[in-house]
Amino acid sequence: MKILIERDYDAMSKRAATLVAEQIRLQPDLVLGLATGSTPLGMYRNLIELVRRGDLSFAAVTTFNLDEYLGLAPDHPQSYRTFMEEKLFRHIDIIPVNTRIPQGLPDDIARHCDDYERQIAKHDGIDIQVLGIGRNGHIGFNEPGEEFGKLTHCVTLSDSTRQANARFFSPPEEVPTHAITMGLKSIMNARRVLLLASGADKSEAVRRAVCGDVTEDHPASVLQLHPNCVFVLDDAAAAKLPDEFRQNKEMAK
Ligand SMILES: N[C@@H]1[C@@H](O)[C@H](O)[C@@H](COP(=O)(O)O)O[C@@H]1O
Repeated sequence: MKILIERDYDAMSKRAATLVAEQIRLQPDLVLGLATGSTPLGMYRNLIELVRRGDLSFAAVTTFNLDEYLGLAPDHPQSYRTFMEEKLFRHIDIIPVNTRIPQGLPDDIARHCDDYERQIAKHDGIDIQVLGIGRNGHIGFNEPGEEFGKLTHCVTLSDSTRQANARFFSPPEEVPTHAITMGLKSIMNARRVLLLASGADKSEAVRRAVCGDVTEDHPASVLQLHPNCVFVLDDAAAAKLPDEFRQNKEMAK
């Protein structure tokens, strides 16, 4: 695991965008796993700016998003499809059909989950998976207690996750109760994982992910077992890491 610590959210976002952009330049047909939430927004803004300046192209990139709320149509204002269109896709030169997100209203949920994994496999897997982290250690929508061995599947959202996301819904009770998410195994199958975290309220989740026990009670802790995982943090999110993890250098674990 590699830990990169930047002074604040903007610097963290820029660093993460640089890592992704460098890889796309090396491998223009990169398969990129994407996340929603507020954390990656700064990285998306930086990527958009690179495209706008002609320094980066997504023309051959394929993306797979981690998750989608069940019960929301793609054009629902709070769907993750809408989020991704507004925050990234419509501002870059990606080919729309190359942007994949689980469906919120699939005919057959189990079949759709299997199809999603098949699509990923057809693209020879995900090269870089971008992740945020929930305060309870969730990644994607894999809540505490999720089995490490699962691929894309349907989940029940925890109360804390629903509350954290309630700010986007009006009335807040409209936060969906279920979602489709890539599983922890799907995430671990990615060749490289880039986890972004910012702010003091993520510092405990980050600490447990980096140096706590590897346990299904803290889903992000599974990343300790990933052979190529980078945490890009700001100072506040890194604040609870012991000194040996806070040196902005590669760490062998
Ligand atoms: N499904 C998303 C996660 O992918 C995201 O990592 C998490 C944290 O969001 P934020 O970055 O806004 O703190 O929120 C949601 O639950």
